[in-house]
Order: sequence, then C-alpha cells, then structure tokens
Amino acid sequence: MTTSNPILRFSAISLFPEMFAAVTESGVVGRAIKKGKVAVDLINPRDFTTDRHRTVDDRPYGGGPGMLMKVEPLEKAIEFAQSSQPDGNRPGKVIYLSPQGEKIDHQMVSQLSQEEHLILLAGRYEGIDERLLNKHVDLELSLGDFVLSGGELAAMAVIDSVTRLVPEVLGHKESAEQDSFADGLLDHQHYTRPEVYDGNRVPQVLLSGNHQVIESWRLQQRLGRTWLRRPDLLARKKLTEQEEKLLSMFQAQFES
Ligand SMILES: CN(C)c1cccc(CNc2ccc(C(N)=O)cn2)c1
Repeated sequence: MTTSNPILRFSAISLFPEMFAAVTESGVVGRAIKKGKVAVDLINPRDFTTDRHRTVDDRPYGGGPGMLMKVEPLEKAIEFAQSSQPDGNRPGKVIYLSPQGEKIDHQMVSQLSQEEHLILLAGRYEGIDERLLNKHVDLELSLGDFVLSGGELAAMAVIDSVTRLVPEVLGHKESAEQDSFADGLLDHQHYTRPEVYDGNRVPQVLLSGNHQVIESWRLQQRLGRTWLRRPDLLARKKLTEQEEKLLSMFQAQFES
C-alpha cells in the first residue's frame, strides 16, 4: 500500500547532499522510499547563500584552527525544512549530529521512529554557532566518541536505524522486533551451510529441529555473550528466573 503522505519524513541539511544516495538509493530505506512510506528531502545551505562566492563557512571568533558553518545560510535551510511541513502536523524535531551529543542507542532510535518529521543537521568544519544551536536544535546526538569529517554518515545511520523500526517498513522476513538490543541483549551466533566448514561443525542443537531447545540455547548464548562482552548492558536488564538459570549455567561452564 503506497500512502500519499509518508509515515516518517527526514529532512537532511547538508553541504554534501549527494552522500545521502548511499541510503536513499539502496536497501531498506531505498525500498521504503519507493513504497512511499518514508521520504528523505535533501537541503543544501549553499542554496541559501546570497554572496557571489556562495560562502557557507565563516571564521571563529576568538581565533583558532578551522572554520564554522556560516549562520545565515544554515538558519535559512533550517527554516525551509520546518516550513516544508504539511499543515496540522507536529513541527519537525531538529537533530544536530555531533561528537558533543547524547550517545545514540536503541531506546533513542525507537523513540525517534515515533516522530513524523526529523530534521537532521549534518555539520561540517568545527561545527555551528552556539546561539544558532540554542535557538533551533532540539536534540544533539552522537554515534560514539570519535570525530568524522562531517555529520552526514551519522545522519545516515539515524535514517537507516530509525527507518528499520517504522512499523510495516520491514517485511516479516527482516522483522526488527527480533533485533538484538531490542530487548537489551547482544545477538546469538549464526550458522549457515555447509554443515562442516574449515573442520568445524554447526552446534548439534541447531540441527536437532527441536525449536524449544534451540530457542533456549539461543537465549543462553545471548545472555552469556552479553555477560562476557557488555556487562554494562546486562547490569541494566531485569532477568527472569529462567534467564538467571540459563546465565548461571553458561557462567559455570565458562569458569569450569
Ligand atoms: C567539533 N567537531 C569536530 C564537530 C562538531 C560538530 C559536527 C562535526 C561533524 N563530525 C561529526 C559529527 C558527528 C559525529 C558523531 N560521533 O556522531 C562525529 N563527527 C564535527
């Protein structure tokens, strides 16, 4: 069913809009756009410049290395994104991707998937004027503690991860509910043909056809791997009685 107005609209504000082809022309997002369920508008601040050289960067007060994004073209791009909003809809949420932002996790992605319009501000240079940030930005988000040459890759990560969670965007085959992290645990191991690869067999339990045993083995592996690799995630999760039991059996085997 293709809806005339999409469930979720992204407006990406970027000096390098062509980068977004990486998500708009392939994969889950590409298909969701084709089906009219998601829309991605590309807005380039350079189109809002008024000088002959179409200047989009400006020098920082107080000196120092690097440049900042020029205020005027950026503000006009943000206002254009906000105006391109069908009447009656909630105003778009302006998200600024930066290393100084709140770390993104599944909870945040899930909340964002409930929105109607997300305006993603992909910064370049050393960032943007703090007064512009305070006036227009609703949420400053970060992929992690590292610096990219621009916010575009982070914005595309938001577009992809959020789109996957929009109801009925994924078919039943790729369902996102089963995503690890959705329930706060890492994923279990995966195996496919051949049955013996490089001298190693697929764990027998997975060949048994006993779905109850398979499901509990997978849950045990998810608990065990989270305990080993991400104890911080495990600490946040309330385990059921059965999960406690599976994990302690895993720990006993591990420590034996
Ligand atoms: C101060 N500074 C270098 C800077 C400030 C703002 C934006 C940018 C654009 N680059 C980004 C953006 C996001 C991330 C992330 N971790 O999500 C990493 N890099 C850089």
